Amino acid sequence: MAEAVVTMDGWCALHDMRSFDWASWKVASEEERKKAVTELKELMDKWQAVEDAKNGSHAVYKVVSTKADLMFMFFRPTMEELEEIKTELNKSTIGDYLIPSYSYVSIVEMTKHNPLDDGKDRELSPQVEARLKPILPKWEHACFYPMSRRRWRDYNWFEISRQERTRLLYEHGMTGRKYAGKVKEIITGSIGLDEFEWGVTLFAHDALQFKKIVYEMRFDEVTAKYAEFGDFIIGNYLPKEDVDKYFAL
Ligand code: VOV
Repeated sequence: MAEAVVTMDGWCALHDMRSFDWASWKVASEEERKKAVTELKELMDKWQAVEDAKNGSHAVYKVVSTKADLMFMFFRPTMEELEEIKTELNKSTIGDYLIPSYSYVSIVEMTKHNPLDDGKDRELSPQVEARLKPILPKWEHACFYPMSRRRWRDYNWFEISRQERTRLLYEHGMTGRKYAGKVKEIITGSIGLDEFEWGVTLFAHDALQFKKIVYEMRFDEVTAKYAEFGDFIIGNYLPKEDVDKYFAL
């Protein structure tokens, strides 16, 4: 039997994709629309106050495809807080127009396995802690997708040795490091929480870099042999200052 991975776990994450009911929005009164936008901006202020106190993080992205219109990302210490944020958004006036289209629940994860595999496990340090409780970079573009490792007869990730997994992830990390400053990644684990095994959240200043990194990684042994992917969602950053413009008719 292969040795199980031991993880260090951080904030809980909710990726909440919503389609916007533009048809209803267009026939809503100006007063109603004003109220809805004001309330959303107030919620964004509230989320920002939590982030400023380093008790969580959030970001809102405008989705490019028609899979959704908006992608809300919330990171919080507990699942209770995530559920409360979702319900508060639903109860707000804008919530009447936000139709759930997809969502993903996961927890920020790092393995204890040292990539150098020198026998010493990674310990909880301020650097590790910062990665487990990430403040989302408000970069121009975000890309989210879930993925799993294969459990095929000849390519079963959960059957190979710890040394082999470490070797493969080390190689993966080396490819990732080439994109330092261009792509920032947050890996969240979702085994037992959602349909796939990990959520991959990437940020970039130039969306082309998502294509470049994912393409290059397809040739890494760990991806070529063991990766399965879900749907990709690409978004453009929506800061609070641009909320009025986004909802204006
Ligand atoms: C900026 C790019 C970047 C960098 C630097 C990077 C580095 C690393 C390191 C060092 C480690 C090991 C973590 C640990 O805790 O030991 C990981 C882990 C992981 N990654 Fe990654 N990844 C990147 C980027 C990156 C991308 C683009 C993808 C998706 C494409 C692909 O083809 O997979 C990905 C996936 C993952 C996954 C699913 C895991 C968990 C794997 C598991 O099976 O456990 N990742 N990743």
